[in-house]
Amino acid sequence: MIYTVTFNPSLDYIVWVPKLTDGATNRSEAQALYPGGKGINVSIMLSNLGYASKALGFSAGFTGREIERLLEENGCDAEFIPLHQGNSRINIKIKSAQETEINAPGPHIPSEALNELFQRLDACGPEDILVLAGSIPKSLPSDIYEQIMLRLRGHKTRIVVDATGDLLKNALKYHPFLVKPNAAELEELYGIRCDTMDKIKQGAMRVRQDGALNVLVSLGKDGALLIDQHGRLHTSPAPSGTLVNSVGSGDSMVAGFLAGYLKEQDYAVAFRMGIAAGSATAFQEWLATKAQVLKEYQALKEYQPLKEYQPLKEYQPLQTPSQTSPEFPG
Ligand SMILES: Nc1ncnc2c1ncn2[C@@H]1O[C@H](COP(=O)(O)OP(=O)(O)O)[C@@H](O)[C@H]1O
Ligand SMILES: O=P(O)(O)OC[C@H]1O[C@](O)(COP(=O)(O)O)[C@@H](O)[C@@H]1O
Repeated sequence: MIYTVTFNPSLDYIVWVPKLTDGATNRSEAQALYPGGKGINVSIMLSNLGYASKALGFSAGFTGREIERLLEENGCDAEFIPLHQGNSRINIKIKSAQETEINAPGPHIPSEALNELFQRLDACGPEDILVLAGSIPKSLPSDIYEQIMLRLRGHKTRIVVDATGDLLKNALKYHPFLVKPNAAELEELYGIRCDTMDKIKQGAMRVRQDGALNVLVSLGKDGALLIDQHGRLHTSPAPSGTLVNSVGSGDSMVAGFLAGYLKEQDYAVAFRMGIAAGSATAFQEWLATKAQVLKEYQALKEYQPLKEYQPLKEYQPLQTPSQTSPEFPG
C-alpha cells in the first residue's frame, strides 16, 4: 500500500484576478475550491493514475470536514485523525500575470493525535511506500519527519519526503527513497545559488551525498533533473503548453514518478511519468486525469534534451527521450 501523510491539509481557494493591484479592491473573474496539501494531492493523482493509496493526516473544524467531503467525492481513501480545536487551513492562490500563493500555518496538533498517527504508521512494512509531504504546523518540531523515519528504521518501507528547509534536511540521513525539491528549495537547503544547470546538478549531488537515494529537482516550465539511485543523471525539458494553474504540479510529479516506477521499476520511465504528470496538471485547472498525463508522456518523446541539460562526465550519458521512453502502458 502507498500511504501519504499530510500534516497540514488545506482547502485551496483559487482566484483568477486578471489585473491584480496592490492596495486596491480587486475583483476576481472566477474562483474554485479544491482539497489541497501535498500528501493529499499525491493520493488524488495516484488514484487518477490507477494506484490505490491511503491519505493520512489531520482534520479540524468545518474546513477539515469539507476537505474530507471533497476527498470522498474524488474517490480518495482518506483516514484523518480529528483535531478538536481550530480549523484546517485555507490556502489562497491568486492567478494573475503571475501566480501568488498565501499558505497558512495550520492548526495545532496535540501529542495524543500525533501518537495516534505514529501508531498507524507502525504497521508500514517492506512492501509499503510512505509519502511524507508538505509543511507542518508551527507547534511541531522540525525533526518530525526524521522522528517518523527513525521509528520506521528496520521496517524497510520506502519513504518519500517532499518538504523544505530543516524538515527535509533532517530526513536525509535516513535515506529517503525519493526527495523532490524545486530549485528555490535546493537553494534554501544549502544556502547556495541555483541559477545555472551546473549549480542545480551540484546541489542535487549534494542531496544524494547527504543520503537521499533518488533526487528529483523540479524546474517548473523548464522541466526537471533526476539523479537516480544508481547515480545516473536524467534531464528533460517540460512539454510546452498553456499554463492554467500550476498548484499541485509538484505533487503530481511525485505521484507520476511513483506510478512510473511501480509499473516498470525503471527510473527513466518514472522520471518521464513524473514530468508528464506535473506538466499535465499545470495545463489544467486542477489535477490532471490519466488521459491528460499519458498525452504529455507521449509528447515528451518528441523532445530532445536541451543543450545545457547535458550529463556530468561521471554519469552515464543521457539518451535522447525517444530511446529512453518505453511505452507507458495505459
Ligand atoms: N508552466 C509549466 N509548463 C510546463 N510544465 C510545468 C509548468 N509548471 C510546472 N510544470 C511541470 O510540473 C513539474 C513540477 O513543477 P514545479 O513548479 O517545479 O513544482 P513545485 O510546485 O513543487 O515547485 C515541473 O517539473 C514540470 O514538469
Ligand atoms: O504544505 P505547504 O508547503 O504549505 O504546501 C501546501 C500547498 O501546496 C500544495 O500541496 C501544492 O503543492 P505543489 O504546487 O508543490 O504541488 C497545495 O495544494 C497546498 O495549498
